[in-house]
Amino acid sequence: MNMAVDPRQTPGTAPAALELSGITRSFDEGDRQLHILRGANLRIEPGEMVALVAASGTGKSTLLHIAGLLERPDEGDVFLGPVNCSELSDAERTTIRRNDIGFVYQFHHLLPEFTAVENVMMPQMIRGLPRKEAANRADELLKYMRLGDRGSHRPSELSGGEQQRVAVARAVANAPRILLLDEPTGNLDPKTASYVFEALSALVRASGVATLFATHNLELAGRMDRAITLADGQVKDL
Ligand SMILES: Nc1ncnc2c1ncn2[C@@H]1O[C@H](COP(=O)(O)OP(=O)(O)OP(=O)(O)O)[C@@H](O)[C@H]1O
Repeated sequence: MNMAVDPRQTPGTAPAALELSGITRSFDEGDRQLHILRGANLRIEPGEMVALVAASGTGKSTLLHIAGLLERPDEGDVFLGPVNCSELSDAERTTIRRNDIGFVYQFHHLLPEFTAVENVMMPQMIRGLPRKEAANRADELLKYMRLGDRGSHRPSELSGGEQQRVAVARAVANAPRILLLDEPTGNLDPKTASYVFEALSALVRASGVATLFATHNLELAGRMDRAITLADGQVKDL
């Protein structure tokens, strides 16, 4: 694979887990253009947990889609570690997305016909891990998410908070470099949201994965390392 290493990065300085540089993104709305991102920059270090708190429609999902290589920006670069993903083909980006990026959305998107353990095994098996190894890691991750006794349950047999904890375990199953969460607790009551967050942050701390967590929940944002917002198409500290 042609891993385009960025020549601009200073030798000797560790690369960020995720770096967005000069990201612009506009959408056509009728006969006018919506300039959602206007040269946004963001750097997240390995192990850092960053809250993204911004008003509806300011471009949080757009930013997460670009960071997660689901969309390309109009301009700007996305680095994951030392790799400039903007210079890669779609196939190479898909491989990185599968192996190095974990996603959790507001709705869990678990496969309904599979058990919790099987859902957590799935990304590992797609990556080529032997079944036994994938099962052992899935068990371990579910235990970590305090779901040790729920492994054989299907999503419909789990509560909303349990489903989201399985979704978190699945997202980190391949030990990604970055974890991207788009309102993962948005559908949960405050107490359940707090519990899911606690389990998630313990896992994040133990694994050292970098995390970008979009939320409207200021209490949760306050428990992360720092919070950022989007204003005028730019990333600003909150
Ligand atoms: N594919 C698209 N085509 C046209 N407009 C789009 C597209 N994607 C997003 N937009 C517009 O860009 C703006 C930002 O959308 P985005 O989903 O990123 O916002 P958000 O901050 O995540 O909002 P919310 O908190 O409500 O989920 C919105 O005005 C949206 O309508």
